[in-house]
Amino acid sequence: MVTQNGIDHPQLDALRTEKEHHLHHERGDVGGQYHDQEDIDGIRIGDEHFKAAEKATRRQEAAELSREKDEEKPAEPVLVVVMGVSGCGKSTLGAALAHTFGIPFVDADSLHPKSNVDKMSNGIPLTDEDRQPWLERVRAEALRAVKEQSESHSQESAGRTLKGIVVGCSALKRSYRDVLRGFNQGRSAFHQPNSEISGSSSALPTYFVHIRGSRDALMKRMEIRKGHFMKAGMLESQLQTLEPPEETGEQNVVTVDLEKSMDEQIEQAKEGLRKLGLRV
Ligand SMILES: Nc1ncnc2c1ncn2[C@@H]1O[C@H](COP(=O)(O)OP(=O)(O)O)[C@@H](O)[C@H]1O
Ligand SMILES: O=C(O)[C@H](O)[C@@H](O)[C@H](O)[C@H](O)COP(=O)(O)O
Repeated sequence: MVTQNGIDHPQLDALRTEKEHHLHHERGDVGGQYHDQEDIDGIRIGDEHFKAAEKATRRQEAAELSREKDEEKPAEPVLVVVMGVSGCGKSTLGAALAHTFGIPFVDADSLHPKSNVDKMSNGIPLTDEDRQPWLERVRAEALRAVKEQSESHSQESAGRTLKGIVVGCSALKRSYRDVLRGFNQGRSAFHQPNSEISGSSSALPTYFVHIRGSRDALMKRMEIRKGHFMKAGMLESQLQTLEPPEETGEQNVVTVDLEKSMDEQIEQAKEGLRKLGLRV
């Protein structure tokens, strides 16, 4: 093995061997003992191909070093929002993902003020004004839960691959998602959506897992579900309000198929989140 500054260089080793064979061959010396050290030194200094290989090896080493450093860094907490219209499976998949990641799950339904629940129970769709304080509360609750987690479970959470919280929330419009991302704080996000910001607030980076399916499949789900305040008749208004995040150019969005089994949905979500750089 060729070493440089005490470090093994398998790529260099292979290239030198290949180069030596080439020289031996040119000199009719194939298979014989190779003694001409000056030639080898000459190759090291002068051969562009060889220099490029050395550079590539050094780059590879630097990349490996930086990857190792990244892996040592404690993962920062994230907010994963499982979103979609009523009945798409947010509570089911959200709870399952949280369980898989070993982090808490909060169902945004439980954070609606009574007035919103009363409205929806009576078949009246919510307005932007109804939703704004609710969405702000969801974001605030996520921040509170993550802060509490980091203060009280620092040891317990140290070995987890993902830190943070999963929230199930319809998050139908882009402007609603911006509230969940922590954008536009202190002013109405609904009337001033910030189209230039498509990432996530650095305080708690936010990712969306959108459960997407056909109107028919959604209607079947809502009809099966018993005892929920949101009745199937509300699906139409939900679909009309929905701005699919896949169609708005937003970042940090993963799509999951509504008609897949829960295990398949978990895999789809994990694969998508991994592609976005999360360690799940
Ligand atoms: N992957 C799935 N496959 C089959 N049924 C599902 C799946 N996910 C959820 N469901 C069912 O669909 C209905 C709605 O799911 P739920 O999680 O309550 O949706 P949401 O929270 O979006 O309103 C429930 O009866 C639930 O058991
Ligand atoms: O923004 C809204 O109109 C509501 O949040 C709605 O989208 C949500 O779906 C209800 O809270 C019902 O709860 P389920 O989504 O669990 O049916």
